[in-house]
Amino acid sequence: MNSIQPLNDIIVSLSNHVRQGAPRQLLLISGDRQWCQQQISGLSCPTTRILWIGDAGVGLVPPVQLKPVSAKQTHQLLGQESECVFFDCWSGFNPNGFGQVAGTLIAGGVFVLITPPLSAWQAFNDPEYGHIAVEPYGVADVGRRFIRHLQGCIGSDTDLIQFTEDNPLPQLCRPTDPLASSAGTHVQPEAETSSCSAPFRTADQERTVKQCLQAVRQSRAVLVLTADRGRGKSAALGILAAVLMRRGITAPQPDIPNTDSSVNRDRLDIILTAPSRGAVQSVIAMLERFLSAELREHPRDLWVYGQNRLRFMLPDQLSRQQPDADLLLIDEAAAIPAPVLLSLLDYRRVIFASTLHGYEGTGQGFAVRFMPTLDRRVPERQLLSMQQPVRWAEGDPLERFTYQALLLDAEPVTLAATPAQWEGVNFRKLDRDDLIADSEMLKQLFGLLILAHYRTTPGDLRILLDSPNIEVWAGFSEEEESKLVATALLAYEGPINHGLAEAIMAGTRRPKGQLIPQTLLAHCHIPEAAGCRGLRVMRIAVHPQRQRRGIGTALLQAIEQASTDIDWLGTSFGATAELLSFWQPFGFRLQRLGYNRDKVSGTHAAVMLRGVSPAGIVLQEKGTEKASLQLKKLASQGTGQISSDLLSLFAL
Ligand SMILES: CC(=O)SCCNC(=O)CCNC(=O)[C@H](O)C(C)(C)COP(=O)(O)OP(=O)(O)OC[C@H]1O[C@@H](n2cnc3c(N)ncnc32)[C@H](O)[C@@H]1OP(=O)(O)O
Ligand SMILES: Nc1ncnc2c1ncn2[C@@H]1O[C@H](COP(=O)(O)OP(=O)(O)OP(=O)(O)O)[C@@H](O)[C@H]1O
Repeated sequence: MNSIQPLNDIIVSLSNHVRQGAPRQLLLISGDRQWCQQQISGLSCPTTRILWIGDAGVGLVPPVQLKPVSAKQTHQLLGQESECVFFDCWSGFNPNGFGQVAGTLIAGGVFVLITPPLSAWQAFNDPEYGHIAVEPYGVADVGRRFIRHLQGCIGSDTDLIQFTEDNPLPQLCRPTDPLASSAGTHVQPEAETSSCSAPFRTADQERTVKQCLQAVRQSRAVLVLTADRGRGKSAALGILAAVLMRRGITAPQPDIPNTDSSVNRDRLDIILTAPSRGAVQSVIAMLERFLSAELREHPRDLWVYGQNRLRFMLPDQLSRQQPDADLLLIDEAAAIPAPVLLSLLDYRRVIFASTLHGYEGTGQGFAVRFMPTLDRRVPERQLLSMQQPVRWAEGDPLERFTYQALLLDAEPVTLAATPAQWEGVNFRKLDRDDLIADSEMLKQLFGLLILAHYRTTPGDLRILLDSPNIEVWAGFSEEEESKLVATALLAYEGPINHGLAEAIMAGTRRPKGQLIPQTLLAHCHIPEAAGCRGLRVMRIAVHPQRQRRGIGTALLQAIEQASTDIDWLGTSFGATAELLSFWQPFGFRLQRLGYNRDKVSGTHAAVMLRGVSPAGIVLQEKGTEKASLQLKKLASQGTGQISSDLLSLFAL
């Protein structure tokens, strides 16, 4: 059987069908390895904007014209556009990579997911398992629940096109209109979505930039711009910056930036920040596009136009140095911790831009942790939002699938108005097979974790479901058993065999996982750490409507009581006064304080332990002694590397 031709037809027809407003299709090619390889080997790849995501040598061999990009490197593709993506699951299904690369596909494009036969996918030894299994577990111990979840998403998606040995590509491949007719989705004519003037992609984007231009003419302006992914919010910041660099901040602004090149006389300083330099690629691309040759790029992330300047800085550096600026643009604000964002409010003009449901960080956490304080401190702040996607149509089939597969829109359930007094909470360890079967509960739980930690990614969902050393605990409201009020993600760590422990102490090996035993062995030089077994609280979260009612503490108590086979309970987190006043009263003591500040949160990682068996108590005491020496040394050095305020918070 020769199926190469139909696939070729799809790719060829792309040039005709890639256009604004057309749906993006998800095409599933599933079959045994040889058959899958056959389908793609003869592709002619007529467009250059095709991405092959996979690892050569591990997965399938891509057509010669395509250079494979590993799913772990897809962050480098952020801001790029593609017309066709091949995602080779024979190389492994990396959830973060899937989410990132799906966002590059433009309207009318095809996302080709190549998998083993669906019925055999769970039995397939996914190369990702090697990253999920931590010492001493092997890949055979890794769960298959995430793949089961994907199978469920595929099975229930009526827009998805399946291509298998038994189910060849039928009408789809007609070169005349293969994509539009296949999905049963309406292809919008371009005019419907482009009722806006250049350089804007959508009317939404045009309106937003104009609103920002108007607001920043005032001497004080705080704006919050929210949107789902791919609504053109980063580009909007770039267009805004281009207009302002061309004309200055107080001059009346015209509608579009490229009609008048008069440069303002006063120097304008703009600072742009985001969790990483890669996250602002769209902003810089717009700046370069609209200021073109007259824009000069200097080393160290500085762009100059006339005498106006835009500088990129990472959040922690910015929050510490607070250099003068006329305007601060913060992109991907949800992936920056709330205290850092709040420290930037002293800038007189600030625009916070945030993705609502991203692959990293979350607008929901932003809404719960940052917005209430912002509302109190700056009641006059303006809220802007963008709905229209720039790269694809609303209701896009691939966007819907991505949301379901990666739980991008997971949110905790809304609870009844905060009760005046203690309401009972039942705590228990969850069976992860039950969890995957109850998608509502899984969404509540993952939503709570996303909301509680700014760095939760879809990759954490796979680890939560499948990692062999993980336990998931939950607290349910006694009144309504279906309502989740707290959760904790725990990892078993230790014991570590003698040979490995020696290698860790000597600094020659650094196995995956085992964070606390490795810290105690490698940094604190406590050999006894190898013989102990403990439970590290990787993450704990209490529903925002129920915090400060003793629920977090009660959850820790329940975990400790049920875990009779451990020597210690441990944790590692970015140290803040608030979190220390949660962990320390429960008996957790510092073992090691990280020297490096996190570039985004500005915090130092604190590893803490509470011994629960006699051996664990001895271990905790030894670690505390070492930590005490470390703190004394840091205090005497007085380098300011770690603030004395932080050092004074630790009870040893
Ligand atoms: C490894 C990690 O996961 S670290 C990250 C922890 N998780 C988060 O930061 C997510 C957001 N926060 C939360 O989910 C919760 O606030 C938790 C898990 C930190 C604490 O759970 P809660 O149920 O709110 O804590 P609980 O009511 O048991 O608090 C016990 C004591 O801790 C201290 N404490 C807890 N939260 C805070 C806070 N935000 N600020 C100051 N002290 C606090 C207080 O001393 C409190 O006693 P008090 O209320 O009588 O003064
Ligand atoms: N006005 C525009 N002109 C040209 N290209 C644009 C314009 N607006 C958006 N784009 C392009 O569309 C893509 C998506 O835009 P952008 O990155 O700004 O979206 P976003 O809402 O910030 O999404 P994400 O959250 O995925 O970063 C980018 O490749 C960007 O360069």
